[in-house]
Amino acid sequence: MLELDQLVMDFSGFRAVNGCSFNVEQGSITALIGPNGAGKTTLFNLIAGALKPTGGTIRFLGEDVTGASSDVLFHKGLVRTFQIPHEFHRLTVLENLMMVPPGQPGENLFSNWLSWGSVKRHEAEVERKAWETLEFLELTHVAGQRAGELSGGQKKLLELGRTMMTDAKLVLLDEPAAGVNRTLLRKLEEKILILNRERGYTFILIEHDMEMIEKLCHPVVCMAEGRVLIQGDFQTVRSDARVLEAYLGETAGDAA
Ligand SMILES: Nc1ncnc2c1ncn2[C@@H]1O[C@H](COP(=O)(O)OP(=O)(O)OP(=O)(O)O)[C@@H](O)[C@H]1O
Repeated sequence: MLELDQLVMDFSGFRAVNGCSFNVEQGSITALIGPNGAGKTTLFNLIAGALKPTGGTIRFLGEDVTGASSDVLFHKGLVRTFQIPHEFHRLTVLENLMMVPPGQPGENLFSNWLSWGSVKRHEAEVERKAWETLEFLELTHVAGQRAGELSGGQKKLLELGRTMMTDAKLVLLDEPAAGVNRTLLRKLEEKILILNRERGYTFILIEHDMEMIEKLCHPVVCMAEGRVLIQGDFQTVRSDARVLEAYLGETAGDAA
């Protein structure tokens, strides 16, 4: 589904991503792990179109999308969750879902805006979909609450919900477990799994929570110093000496 080939990203002389290559299979949940400064966020920015790579290529669904903007990628079904924008904090949870840009991936953005009747139909469809999303995420009880008043975990669920409003194919999740209490974390994991298994979403997660990674992710890709160190199943990656060294700054023998 996604093919990264020798990606490079330089920031005024500093090479943050240094020849990264790996593939993401359709239907997988891939974890991107690595110590601080490994280049994970920069790689996400490249995949999501927020940065243009200095070198290398990105192919999505067989098409070369290297350097394509996040807007173009969004309409192809490649979506990254972002924190709810500050100015959306005063809007209700339902409104936050309904504010997701109109147009589904692959659709003509303006096809729904030809007549007043179609505008109303479109609005009704968006609202129906927003309620369906709230039900799926078990957030109907906070539909009328301001987004800024939600708990950290509820905000993460809402971010996932905003992604669901787009019928995304490949979703990039940036540290979904960060700041989420254990109970909501279980719910978030369960929803990600359902979206993956039953609705066909493919995910890439940057995550530090090893429990979540073990439960959800295959494969696990570990980066260090801008490169892919190793990829494979959770157990293989976790017990690899190079990974321990990268995280601990010492050899596996020293760490034991
Ligand atoms: N815009 C930028 N300008 C200059 N250097 C940058 C820029 N963005 C990232 N870097 C550098 O690139 C390296 C990789 O950063 P990146 O944020 O991608 O790492 P990360 O793996 O996501 O780390 P963390 O887990 O701490 O978030 C770091 O050394 C960082 O300082």
